[in-house]
Parts: sequence; structure tokens; C-alpha cells
Amino acid sequence: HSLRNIDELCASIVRSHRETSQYRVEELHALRWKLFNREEIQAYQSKSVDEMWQHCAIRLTEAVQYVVEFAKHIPGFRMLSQNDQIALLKTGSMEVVLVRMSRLFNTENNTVFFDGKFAGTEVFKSLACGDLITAVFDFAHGMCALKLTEQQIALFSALVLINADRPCLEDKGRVQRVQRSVEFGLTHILHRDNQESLMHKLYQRVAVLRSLCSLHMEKLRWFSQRYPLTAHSLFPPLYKELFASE
Ligand SMILES: CCS(=O)(=O)c1ccc(CC(=O)Nc2ccc(-c3ccc(CC(C)C)c(C#N)c3)c(C(F)(F)F)c2)cc1
Repeated sequence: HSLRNIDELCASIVRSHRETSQYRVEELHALRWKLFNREEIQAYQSKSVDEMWQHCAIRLTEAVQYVVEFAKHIPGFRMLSQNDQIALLKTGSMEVVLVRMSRLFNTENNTVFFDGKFAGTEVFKSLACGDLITAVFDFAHGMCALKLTEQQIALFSALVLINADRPCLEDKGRVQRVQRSVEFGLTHILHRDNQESLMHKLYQRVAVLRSLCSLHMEKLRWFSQRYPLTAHSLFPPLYKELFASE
């Protein structure tokens, strides 16, 4: 890797992250005190379990679609086979959504940007998934504590996605080469930012991310058994394709 194309690699991943984020950090910062009022919280809490699940699945799927766009602009991702691209997105897109969620989190009042305003955990009560929501909020809190820059989030998101250890990859070697170039990019910018110590903290976050996503899948399996009609006919097709283990 000559430095030139490592800088180009980082620049294209950062550009893609910026272009595929629904909101810029400045916009979210300006909205951070826009909280749901009592009536709005009441309205969410009076939704039935399946209504709230469907509502959240739609929101999550929107966020995932931006991650799919982000992936397509990671240098080397499009050179992978269709099946390998889908395999990486199937297991990695939720992880990247959760990494991105940390940008939506306000640690001062423990709220996250959802449906246009900042919501506390009480908004999600009717999901009957308190442990998952708590885990999502805790993860976002932990990510905020690292005070990552947008560039660091962009490279970390790309590294979370391009993982050669994902199951059922056709050409593991090719994914490994793309993964190594992204790893090189992340270490390059951490070195430039004089923050090499962040690298092992980021790998620790990956372990938490894995458990969070398997908790999400476990809850989805529980929900699909309890509300098969909603899960099979009212969830966004992309959500089912990526997360329903069928
Ligand atoms: C920051 C990147 S961006 O692209 O700009 C962007 C990206 C997203 C947004 C707004 C947005 O969609 N927030 C949101 C959406 C869903 C959820 C959510 C809801 C319920 C669940 C559990 C359920 C499925 C059983 C889970 C999970 N797991 C996640 C959340 C939050 F996690 F907070 F609850 C927030 C705004 C800008």
C-alpha cells in the first residue's frame, strides 16, 4: 500500500459514510433537546406489541438501507460476488446500524434519536423487549464514551461490515484482502489522530455488538412465533430477508 491509495481509500469511505447518513452530526446536535412530550410517549406506550414492533422494524429497515448504500461505496465491496456481498450485509448491516446509532445518542439525558425526536427507553416499553433496548442504549453510551470522530466511525463501520470470518462466504480470501485494506485505513487514521490505543477498545466494542445482534435475532424469533402474521406479512421485506433466520 503506498500512502497515496490509503489516503484515497479512507477519503472514499468517509465520503460514503457522510453521503449515506440520514442526518449530519450537526443536525442531530441541533435537535438534541427535541424530546417526545407526555402525550407522544403515551401514544407509543399504548401501541400493541406487534404495532410497535412493526413501527420499529420499518425505522430500522430505513437505517439499514442507508448502510447497504454505504457498503456499495466501500472500495472492493462491489468486486465481491453477489452472494458474498449479501452474506456480509446479512450479518453486518445491523451491527453498522448500531454503531451509527451512537451518533444519535444524547448521553446527557440518555435519549436516542427515533422518529424525528429524542426518545428515552420508556418510549419502547410496548415492545416488551426491555433487555434489548437497555442493551442498545448501553452500547450507544459506550460508543459515545470513545468520542470517535466521523472519520473514525466511517472506517470502523466499514471494518465491522467487511469481515472475512462471517459464515458461508464463497471467496474468503478476497474478503480478507478487502478487510485488510480497511484495517490498514483505520490504523492509518488512528495513527494520524495519535489514538492507536482506540484500536483494542474498538475490537472490544465488536464483541458487545455481536451479543447485541444475537439478542435482536433471539427477540425477533420470539416475536415471529408470537405474531406470525405481522412478522411474515407486515414487516419490510428487507428486514425479513436480513434478520429472519429462515
Ligand atoms: C446516524 C446514522 S443515520 O443514518 O444518520 C440515522 C439513522 C437512524 C436514525 C433514526 C432511527 O432510525 N433511529 C432508530 C431506529 C430504530 C431503533 C430501534 C428500535 C427498536 C429496536 C428493538 C426492536 C427492533 C425489537 C431496535 C433494536 N435492536 C432499534 C432505534 C433505537 F435503537 F434507538 F431504539 C433508533 C437517524 C439517523
